Amino acid sequence: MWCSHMALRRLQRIAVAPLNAAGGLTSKVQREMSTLPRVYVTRQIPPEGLKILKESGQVQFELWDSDDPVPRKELLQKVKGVDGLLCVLTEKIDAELLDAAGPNLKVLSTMSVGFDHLSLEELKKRGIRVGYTPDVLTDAVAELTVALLLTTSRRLIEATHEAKIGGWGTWRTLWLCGHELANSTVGIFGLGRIGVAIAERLAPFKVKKFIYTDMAPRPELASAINAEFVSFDELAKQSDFLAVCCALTPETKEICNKNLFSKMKNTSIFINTSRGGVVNQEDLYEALSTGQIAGAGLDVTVPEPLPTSHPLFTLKNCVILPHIASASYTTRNAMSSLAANNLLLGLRGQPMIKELKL
Ligand SMILES: O=C(O)C(=O)CO
Repeated sequence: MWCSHMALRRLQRIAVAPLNAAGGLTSKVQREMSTLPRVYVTRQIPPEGLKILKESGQVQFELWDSDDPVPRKELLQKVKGVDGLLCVLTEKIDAELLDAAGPNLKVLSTMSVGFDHLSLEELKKRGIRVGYTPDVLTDAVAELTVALLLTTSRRLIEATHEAKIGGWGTWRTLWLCGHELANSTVGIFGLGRIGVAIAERLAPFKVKKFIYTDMAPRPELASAINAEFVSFDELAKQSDFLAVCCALTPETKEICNKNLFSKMKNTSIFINTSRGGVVNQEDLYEALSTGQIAGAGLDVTVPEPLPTSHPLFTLKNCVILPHIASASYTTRNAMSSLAANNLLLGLRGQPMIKELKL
């Protein structure tokens, strides 16, 4: 199915391809284009990735040209017969979708580091290769996590609100007091690149100790931040700030529940920038509303968007962001470029820059 190097060079010139008398592409060029692999892109992606796809001359692609998700019914139609699919994290890639796509589908590229929206088993069964976008978003996510942690622990949302609504009276000794990082113990649940990057950024705030837990100790990563491996229970008990950085898997689903919260200090701050599914939100509400823990900062929830009527929105000690950890222009463009390049490499049968081992 893949075209020769010569054909490829010709196709890369399609932008300046000869036009027929009616101003359309000549039938030769049309024929060449129709032999190119077909790709469906499920969302408007940032310009750098789009440019790579357009200028590659290697694929004919259709794009769901919207900032909102493609309706499922439409998606099931659009993927019929495609060779490649570029998706974002809101698309559930499961057996139904893969069946709808059919046997041509060889490559899936997701513009995300998380892959809990993909049924890896179904992809593996069908021999579909999968690209994803780790590393390029580490800095942006770590930065936002620190911002969310400070916003939550120093009660910035409450403070700006009070200032705006006239709640700012005289300077008061304990008004709007929060918790500081200096001399604290910071716990990381799930130590990967992002956890390390968060700790690196927090260290200059004079954190006393970093601790972490994971499936197993990760000495190379931990040594970079001088973090001690502890049990899940110890993580809960010792952390003044607990940052969740793990992937959502069957093992981590709702692992942050009353068992965890009941062991935490009532001065502790809980931060989640991974996936909402790792938290039992009813238990978190209980822990926050009864003062079991001091506060929570969430960039991710279940569902997304979280309905405005959700009880968590009623709590002053819960800061909720709309899943923006990776939302910087640089990072989102880097994610879209990487997703586009993964897709093109996969379709050429070459190793992707970042490929999931299935
Ligand atoms: O890439 C991901 O998995 C995200 O959650 C985007 O921030």
